[in-house]
Amino acid sequence: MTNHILEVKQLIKKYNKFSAVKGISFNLAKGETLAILGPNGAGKSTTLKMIYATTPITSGQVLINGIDVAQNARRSKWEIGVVMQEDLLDTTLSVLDNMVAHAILFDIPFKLARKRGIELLNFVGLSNYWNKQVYSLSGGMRRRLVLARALVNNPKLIILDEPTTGLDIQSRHVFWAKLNELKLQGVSILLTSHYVDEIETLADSVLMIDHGTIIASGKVNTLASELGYSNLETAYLSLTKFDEEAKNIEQTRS
Ligand SMILES: Nc1ncnc2c1ncn2[C@@H]1O[C@H](COP(=O)(O)OP(=O)(O)OP(=O)(O)O)[C@@H](O)[C@H]1O
Repeated sequence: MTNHILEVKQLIKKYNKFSAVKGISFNLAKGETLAILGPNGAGKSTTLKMIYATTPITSGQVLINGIDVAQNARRSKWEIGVVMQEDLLDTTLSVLDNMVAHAILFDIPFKLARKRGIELLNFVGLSNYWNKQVYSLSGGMRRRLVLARALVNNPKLIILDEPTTGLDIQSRHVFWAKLNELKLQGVSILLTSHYVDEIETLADSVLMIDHGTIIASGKVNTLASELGYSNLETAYLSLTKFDEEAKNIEQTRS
């Protein structure tokens, strides 16, 4: 029995001749939170999409709780909850009906789906909105609804792609509080983020990627000092060669 909820081995993704992900390997221990940090186009979403089996793996292997995603995508999806960048909510349905519609994908009977839906809306602070149309929700509420929806199959691992991008600071804090509650319940979390403060708030470990490869990885609390930097943001900017990019921008302007 593995202690890892997620094992990623030599993962490669090619879009025709372009290599978006170039041999990434990492593990996520049960109950831990791992954040993937990287600039636009680094390959974060592509990596997640291979893990949650919405894009084919070119080569390499992903095991979720020991289940090979390429061999058994449907079975592996029962182990996970996914919060994608796009909401993919049905705006013609009520908040609760969005929950029920998702639960039915996991063969959860209608009555149980409603019960579980109401419990989860309560968990994310949306119990007063169960019969409202989705379009009436704020951006922060929609994100919390998507989180609640991702929990409907009681997943052991939640995967979130830039979960708080575009939210105001209050909504981000509310969202983080919910993720921290899930962590306390023992749920494992894999997320991507552009925000170092989000990673410092939520994650135990961080994987920095750029141009489809891992450029640094370690514990959030110690990685910067191990690499000789004062903090994570400075380390990240230096490792992604931000200084050179800044110089290029200055040269283009002058
Ligand atoms: N369907 C696709 N076909 C061709 N190229 C793609 C496709 N999807 C992504 N790419 C390319 O693969 C690279 C990695 O994209 P990806 O979306 O994984 O980056 P990302 O790190 O998630 O970026 P962002 O932070 O902007 O979301 C980019 O160069 C992107 O243009």
